Amino acid sequence: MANEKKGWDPNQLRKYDLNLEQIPRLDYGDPRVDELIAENKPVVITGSKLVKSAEKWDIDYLEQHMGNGDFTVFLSRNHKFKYYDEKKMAQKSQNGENVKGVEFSPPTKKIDMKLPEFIKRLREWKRGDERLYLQQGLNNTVGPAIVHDFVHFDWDFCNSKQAKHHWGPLTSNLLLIAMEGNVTPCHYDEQQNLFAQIRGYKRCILFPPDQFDCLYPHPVHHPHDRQSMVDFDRPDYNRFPKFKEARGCETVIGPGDILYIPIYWWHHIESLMRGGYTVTVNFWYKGGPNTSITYPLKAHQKVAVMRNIEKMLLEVLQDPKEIPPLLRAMVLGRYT
Ligand SMILES: O=C(O)C(=O)C[C@H](CCCc1ccccc1)C(=O)O
Ligand SMILES: [Zn+2]
Repeated sequence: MANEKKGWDPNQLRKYDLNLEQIPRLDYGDPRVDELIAENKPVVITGSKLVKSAEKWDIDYLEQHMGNGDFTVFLSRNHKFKYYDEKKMAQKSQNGENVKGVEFSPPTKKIDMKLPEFIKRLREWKRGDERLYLQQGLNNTVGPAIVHDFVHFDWDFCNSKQAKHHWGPLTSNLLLIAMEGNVTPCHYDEQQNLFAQIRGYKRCILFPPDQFDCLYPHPVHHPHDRQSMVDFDRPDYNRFPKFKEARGCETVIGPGDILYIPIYWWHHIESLMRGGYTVTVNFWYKGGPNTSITYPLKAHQKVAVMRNIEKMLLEVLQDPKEIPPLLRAMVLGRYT
């Protein structure tokens, strides 16, 4: 009985060497929802109508109503779609030539694709083919019916969360259409996120910001800034020994579920294997105004401090290679 109700089976989850608690699932009317959001803790909010107007967004409907604009689609030769910042790819030194040693080969290809072509390739996909992941900001160029559905999201619900928890402005809604089995590897964003699942099931693994030292983010100036260097499929415990100590939480969300992903919380997202394609819309909000700083600093504030130090060091040293020796000279034997 449980499986029929649940809509998925544990054998659809990828296996990782992690011990994970469950993220609480609470009805949208439960007062504990706002208690957890106020503490910047994740919670799955069930029963809301936030994206009810989009519950019919299957690929046939989207093909009909998504207009004929171009959509951003990522292609990957494996199941992972590790995000990279294009602006950080060509690290130019003062006189403009490529800074040596910062050779970076993007793990995915980004292309513009019409929706019918994306859907055709989704339908015809065979093992061994490149995987696709559509990731497109929703704007007024999508078809009128989609705009109509978008306008009929339950904006009171998310506006009230934004106001009650003093979040900044809504910056974007990302439409995500993933193939079954696609993975977005572990990373953090500097935005509050209401992650609204529309079709299919996604497994979300989250870690609090204080696990920074177990998840080994790339350097801030690296294109993979904010992404963990640890390959969850094959963790390299010699390079990343503290990954063994990582303590996270997880959930599987389905149609109508909203996962609150707190700002700076690490998250790994996978579309269940053999679960068909998934459709998600996220709601990214800027973090609220930094209220008066109180001590001791919170973990996410220390992450912001470390980011600022890395940015300042690159600014003054210019060559990224000079940063490690300077930090070692400063800390080893002195602060250890
Ligand atoms: O909503 C979120 O924050 C997610 O991570 C959702 C994730 C795709 C996000 C891709 C991405 C990652 C970093 C910067 C810009 C875009 C998924 O659902 O696969
Ligand atoms: Zn994210």
